[in-house]
Amino acid sequence: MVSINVENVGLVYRLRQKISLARKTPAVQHTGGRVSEAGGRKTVIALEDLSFSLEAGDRLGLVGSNGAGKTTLLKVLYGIYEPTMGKVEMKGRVDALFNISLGFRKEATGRRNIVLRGLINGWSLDQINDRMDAIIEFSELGDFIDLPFKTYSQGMAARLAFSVATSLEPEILLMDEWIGAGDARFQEKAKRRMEEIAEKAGIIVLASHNHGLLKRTCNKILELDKGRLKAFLPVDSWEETG
Ligand SMILES: Nc1ncnc2c1ncn2[C@@H]1O[C@H](COP(=O)(O)OP(=O)(O)OP(=O)(O)O)[C@@H](O)[C@H]1O
Repeated sequence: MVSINVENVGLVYRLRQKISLARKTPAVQHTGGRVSEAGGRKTVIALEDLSFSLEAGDRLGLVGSNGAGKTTLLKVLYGIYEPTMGKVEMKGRVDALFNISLGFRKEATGRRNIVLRGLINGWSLDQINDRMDAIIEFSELGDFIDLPFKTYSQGMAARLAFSVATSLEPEILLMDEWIGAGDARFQEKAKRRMEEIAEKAGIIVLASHNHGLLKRTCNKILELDKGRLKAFLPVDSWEETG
């Protein structure tokens, strides 16, 4: 059974430079984690004592101001960073969409990029060809599918990235803000596809500043404030207070 369990997780970025923090910044800090200095080294506490769990069917919206720790948390869940403290248990096949153009060849066509992404994900050429038409249809890129990726607008790139990633039948899908790059109609389609993934006993975690998108797409909200958990609640309760 697919699940995510995060227990007392902390993540500290240790910087190489030795910079003095002797002078206090006068302005009130609304963004970022907490900067501190230990042994002459600067560190940023990006996540602190974070605990929550998700089960099959959950679509979690991650919110918080700039630098609150959303991307860091996604990277910890994906296994890019080991938590400095606590533990993360992920049960299920994890796919991530952090950056639209990540893994796409700029000079290759959309169609060729679908093949390359499929191969990277371990599909056979037959499996890729079987899914090709459905992926292209979902992306609605039409004739652009045979033009180089570099000719795509941000939203078009987002459409292709989303169509491919969600066709990989992920059990856990981690996504950063960029999904908002799609237009309203595509977002509606994307929402339905995310519901389908969640209905097939999957989990989706989506970080965004677009509260409308999260309210339409998610069933739970986790709010971070300077790396700490501020709220973890059903989206309906957040709609009342958020
Ligand atoms: N590679 C890094 N080295 C040092 N500090 C980092 C690094 N990446 C992020 N941080 C710091 O960690 C904290 C959390 O950053 P993160 O990118 O997770 O925030 P976020 O909530 O995704 O922000 P945004 O909404 O602006 O995308 C910030 O204080 C940021 O400065």
